[in-house]
Amino acid sequence: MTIFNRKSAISSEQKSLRQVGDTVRKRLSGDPGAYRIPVDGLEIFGVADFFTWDECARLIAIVDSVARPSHTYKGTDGSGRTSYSGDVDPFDPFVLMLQRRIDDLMGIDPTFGETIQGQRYTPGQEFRSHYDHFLPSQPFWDSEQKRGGQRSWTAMAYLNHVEEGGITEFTRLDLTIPPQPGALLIWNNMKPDGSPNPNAMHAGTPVVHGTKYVLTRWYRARPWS
Ligand SMILES: O=C(O)CCC(=O)C(=O)O
Ligand SMILES: [Fe+2]
Repeated sequence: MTIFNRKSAISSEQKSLRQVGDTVRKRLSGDPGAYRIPVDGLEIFGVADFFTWDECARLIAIVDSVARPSHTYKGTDGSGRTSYSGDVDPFDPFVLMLQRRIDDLMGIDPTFGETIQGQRYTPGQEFRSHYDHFLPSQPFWDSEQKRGGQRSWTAMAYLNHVEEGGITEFTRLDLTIPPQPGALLIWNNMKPDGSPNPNAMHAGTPVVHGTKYVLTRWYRARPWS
């Protein structure tokens, strides 16, 4: 019985992840501002100048005000991420305005999105190779099932120029993306069929010179709480 329930829960979630995948793919493919990065085995898009210089400057100040030493995920593994991070205030009208812009670009119901997280890396800091999506072997898998389930798409904005290092690297693909101020990078952590995509593994390589600021919005299979 337990096995049956678990199986059926997973397959309905996969269906929902497939639908979210279809919606966003259709939406971005029809948007002349969204560029599909030509790489096999991962759905990934870039939008240049998604945020203005002024918006980036304001967002950097916001990240500075919320950034604390990162835990990879609720403190379960402190080894992966050495940057400082924090949730931005989801009720701040400026943040809400930008969040609506991201949600509208994606075409995902805003309730599926987690609170936007800001992140700051100084020299030597990095986010080692990881998945944004969850694995059934992780201790928080069951509790996350009740909070919107699996993560689908990631939308990540670069807020500034980094003098050296701090590139985003998709470690299983020959794909590296250097920070570009105001640009939004969007990828599907699932395959088009709604199952986890191993090719979505990525890292933020160590910053060598300068400081790197990013914002991340993760979306779920169902409304997040
Ligand atoms: O900083 C980066 O380039 C990657 C950040 C990241 O992987 C994340 O926020 O999930
Ligand atoms: Fe990530």
